[in-house]
Amino acid sequence: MAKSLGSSTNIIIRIEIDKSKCTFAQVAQTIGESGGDIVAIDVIRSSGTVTLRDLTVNVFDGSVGDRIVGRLNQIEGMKVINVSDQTFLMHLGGKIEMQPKIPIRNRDDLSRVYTPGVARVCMAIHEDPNRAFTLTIKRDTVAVISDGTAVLGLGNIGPRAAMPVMEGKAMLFKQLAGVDAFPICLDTQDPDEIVRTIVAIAPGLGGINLEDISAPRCFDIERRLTEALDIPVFHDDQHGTAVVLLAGILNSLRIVGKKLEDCKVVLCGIGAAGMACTDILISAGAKKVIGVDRQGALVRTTAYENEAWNAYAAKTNPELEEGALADVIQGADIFIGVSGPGVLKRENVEAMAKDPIVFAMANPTPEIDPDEIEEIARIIATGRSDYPNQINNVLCFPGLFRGLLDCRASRVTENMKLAAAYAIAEVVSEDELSELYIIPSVFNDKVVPKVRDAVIDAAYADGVARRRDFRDKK
Ligand SMILES: NC(=O)C1=CN([C@@H]2O[C@H](COP(=O)(O)OP(=O)(O)OC[C@H]3O[C@@H](n4cnc5c(N)ncnc54)[C@H](O)[C@@H]3O)[C@@H](O)[C@H]2O)C=CC1
Ligand SMILES: CC(=O)C(=O)O
Ligand SMILES: [Mg+2]
Repeated sequence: MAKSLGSSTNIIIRIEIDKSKCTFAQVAQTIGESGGDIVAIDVIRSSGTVTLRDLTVNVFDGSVGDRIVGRLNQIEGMKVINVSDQTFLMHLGGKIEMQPKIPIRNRDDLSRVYTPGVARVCMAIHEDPNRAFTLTIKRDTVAVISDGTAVLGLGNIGPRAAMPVMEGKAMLFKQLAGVDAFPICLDTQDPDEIVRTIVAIAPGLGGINLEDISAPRCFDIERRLTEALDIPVFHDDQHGTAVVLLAGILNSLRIVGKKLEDCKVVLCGIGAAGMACTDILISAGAKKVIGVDRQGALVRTTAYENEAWNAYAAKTNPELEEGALADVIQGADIFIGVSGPGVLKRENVEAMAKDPIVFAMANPTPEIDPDEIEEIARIIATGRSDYPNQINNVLCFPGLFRGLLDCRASRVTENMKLAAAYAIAEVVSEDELSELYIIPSVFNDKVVPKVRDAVIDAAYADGVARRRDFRDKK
């Protein structure tokens, strides 16, 4: 049976059983029949007549948990005392905190880290602003900034609801690349105000990672910030996604023995991620990309209200194919989804060319359930960690920013993105490459250093690195 594409999680159900009225076997059977898997049992207390147990139960979405609890409460002699969800428990009080690097043990320390000693350091930076990179957190710090308008595939859920994603990105920055990241959610959706606010907080930062800001506003916001600031600005949903996508496509093509320039690529969802994925594919040699959004394929013979779509249509769909996804996917070699759940049907994949490559990357629910097309698609990738081939921008942003910070780059260049994509693809060796392993895992410790080094080389080649070249000393 195909597994549900909700978000799998463990819940802990504390139950009290009156042993004279019901058995644990009844409880286990009820949980199994309701769609839960018991993965652990802890006996908290047991007396002659009553036992108190914590059951850790894996469920594929919250509704299964509700069903289990409802049915358990119907068993005579059984009482559900409490239910907790491990995912929610991991979020209690937020997921990150700020820690000093050195303790303040005495007056002497105090007078150095704070006033009066700190004043000399302030003046040193005042006289030479570049020293902010060595004497403040600027060297290792970025901000992950969202306005909450396009959070994963959940839409415009606002700045408070966006915060858990931004905290998650901050954790990944630190754990994978030693980059400190402030998660910042702005209570404005006005591009002018967003730009003004970010420019105003930039002095203490070494880079800006824009996240989950909807298209087409994100294009203008990123461009204006790049012009205004002397630190790199990177919209992760555009370029991080594009970099990892290209890495996955390059390795998939090695398996099916096709060349990108010969492939028909159909890309669904022409928003932030879709635009950038198309651009990087074209930079890497793709000649025939067709973009599809809600109203069908984008063609240059139509005038769109969205200016970004007019520019998009001008550089794609060379044969002016029109119609819905089902029409234009005929004979396609590659499908890329950065749209929403359920957009792709099994029959669409059946209509693709031999050895279909399907990247259904919408989060948290992809464009098609991979189980539905397991036997007909040659290669399947999603954005999720519970299927093989996770195409997620987390493979890019930690190493990319580590490289940008280490060479004090002033901006992100096109060459950096291509170099990062090739670096990620190369982590998978010829021996390892297979339909189920086209992209390295997030936990593969070769990814961050390879991406970092590739970005640094590109930064020096493009003349945007401001630190004296240190590469020979590595
Ligand atoms: N796996 C990964 O690393 C990443 C995945 N994504 C996913 O890609 C999706 C889009 O993200 P963004 O580009 O940031 O959002 P966005 O809001 O900028 O763009 C989404 C586009 O998809 C279109 N769309 C939505 N439903 C559609 C449908 N049923 N048919 C055709 N077009 C449809 C929208 O009209 C819009 O143009 C989200 O689900 C997001 O989670 C985004 C970034 C990274
Ligand atoms: C992965 C990511 O950034 C997104 O789905 O928006
Ligand atoms: Mg995102």
